[in-house]
Amino acid sequence: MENENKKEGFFSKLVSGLTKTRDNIISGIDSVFNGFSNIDEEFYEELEEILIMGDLGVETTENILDELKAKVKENHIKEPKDCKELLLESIKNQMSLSEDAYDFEDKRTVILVIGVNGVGKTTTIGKLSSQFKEKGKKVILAAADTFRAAATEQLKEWANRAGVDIISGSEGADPGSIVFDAVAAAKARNADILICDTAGRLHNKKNLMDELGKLNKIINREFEGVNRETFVVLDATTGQNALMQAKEFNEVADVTGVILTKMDGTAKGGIAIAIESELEIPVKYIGVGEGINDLQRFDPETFVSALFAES
Ligand SMILES: Nc1nc2c(ncn2[C@@H]2O[C@H](COP(=O)(O)OP(=O)(O)OP(=O)(O)O)[C@@H](O)[C@H]2O)c(=O)[nH]1
Repeated sequence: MENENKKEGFFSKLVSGLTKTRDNIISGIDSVFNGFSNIDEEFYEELEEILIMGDLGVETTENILDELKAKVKENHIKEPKDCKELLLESIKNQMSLSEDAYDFEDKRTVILVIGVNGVGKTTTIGKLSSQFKEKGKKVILAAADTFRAAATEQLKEWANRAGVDIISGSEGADPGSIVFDAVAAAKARNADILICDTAGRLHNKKNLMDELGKLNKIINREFEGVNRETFVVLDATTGQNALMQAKEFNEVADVTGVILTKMDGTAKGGIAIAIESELEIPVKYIGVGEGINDLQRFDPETFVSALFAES
């Protein structure tokens, strides 16, 4: 029962968080379905425009419509209302999360978190720590974003709130030495998950590569055999810009997952579909608010259902 309630609360939170995205995409789709009595080129063109405007991106939209057209033909469908389900199917099919996307949660893992300023990196690390802790994991944070003065203080507050340990240094300290200390602490305290906040930003790809290279080297040397993840945090409200950032980060780092923040209150939530489809990087979590519990696992099926849910 409690689980059911939790599940329901989780879904309604997602539905309400996606209100603007839904208004942006779904009301447009509905008006196309209501405005056309035949499936013709113009019908597809209108759909195309709505999906692109909904931040799904040109490539993803083309894939969706190609699949839809093929299914319409195959099933001899003539009326728009009979192909709406097929459209939802095609959208879902653009996203696929591998079965093992969350296996790392049950392994001894080091997570590097990268992302440009202000996307919600620190908040997300706080939320993740709290979730892992609730699942009974021992979590340690490494405050290796020593570049920005307040970053360590902010992360300490989140560590406090989540009730997890944090390893930090003074402002301007070498991030490598903090990660080194954090790995030693993780081993000594038998931690399950070590999350490293990094200053991994994009203004200079070479610098970013060098920085990540150094941290990776330390972790690989000091923490042999540990499972590794690199998450890019992106701000969903920036739409196509978030997609660009994901592409660029993916060029310089071995990105294993995307976390999309601020999905609540944005009309650009369709970007989650574009990231999965175009880059084939799994969106692993989405942020749906500023609170510690406002982070959800991203499930394409649930996402599309929430997007099309009656509210
Ligand atoms: N509405 C909403 N706000 C969020 C979410 N995630 C983060 N924020 C807010 O975004 C703002 C920036 O978050 P931070 O965590 O400070 O961002 P950051 O990327 O760590 O910033 P730097 O440390 O400057 O790089 C804060 O006001 C957060 O409360 C979310 O999922 N939804």
